[in-house]
Amino acid sequence: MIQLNNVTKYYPSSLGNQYILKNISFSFPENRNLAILGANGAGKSTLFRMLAGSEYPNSGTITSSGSISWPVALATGIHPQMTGRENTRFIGRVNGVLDLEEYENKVQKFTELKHKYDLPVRSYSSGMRARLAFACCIAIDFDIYLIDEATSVGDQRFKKRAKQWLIEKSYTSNIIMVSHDIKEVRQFCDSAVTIEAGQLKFYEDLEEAISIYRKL
Ligand SMILES: Nc1ncnc2c1ncn2[C@@H]1O[C@H](COP(=O)(O)OP(=O)(O)OP(=O)(O)O)[C@@H](O)[C@H]1O
Repeated sequence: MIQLNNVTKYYPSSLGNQYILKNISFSFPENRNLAILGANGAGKSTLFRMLAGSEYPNSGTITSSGSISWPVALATGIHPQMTGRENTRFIGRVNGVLDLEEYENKVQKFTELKHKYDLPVRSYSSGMRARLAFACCIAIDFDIYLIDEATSVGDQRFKKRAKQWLIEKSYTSNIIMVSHDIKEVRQFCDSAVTIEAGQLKFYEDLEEAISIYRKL
């Protein structure tokens, strides 16, 4: 379970501190595939970055009893001088993967890089790089997958496969998703958390949350 404990998050600006969350305590319910919904500028991406650990609250803490992926489409952290295989092995080690050989093979298969898997990433196209980063993420069994750009990875064919893999993951693990694409949200999520005026609210019924979101 992800727990926000007295979390305050703001960005300083010439207009004064712009608060996203002010002293919020909130439990993300377990065993749900959650959409984070809210109007433009409500703070969805900021909340998402805090869940991913790439940004910190100004005060308070965020804890989780399960493992959380990095955002599945995030391609930073791939080293250009290393091969696809070497990058995979490194990411596997950092994330405590026990059977590195099995993990490497899985990633190679997912990416369809074939022999290029053993070439330095600097020689890859941006789509190939994105496929590698995506495969490195979903080949690890996380408890929760963070999805913000599910359909942005690689070419049309890979996008379709990536989506299918993520839908399959949503049956065995859980996902937290930020997207304005309601069709996509419906494909992945069963419940939602709305963010509005610095408050978080859980909706068990996704459709109820969507109708609130549309009014925001
Ligand atoms: N790095 C930053 N520095 C300053 N202000 C920021 C920063 N990132 C976000 N903000 C501000 O914080 C608020 C929330 O931004 P955020 O991107 O989290 O909203 P969002 O709900 O994801 O919006 P959208 O639906 O438009 O993507 C906005 O007012 C934005 O201008």
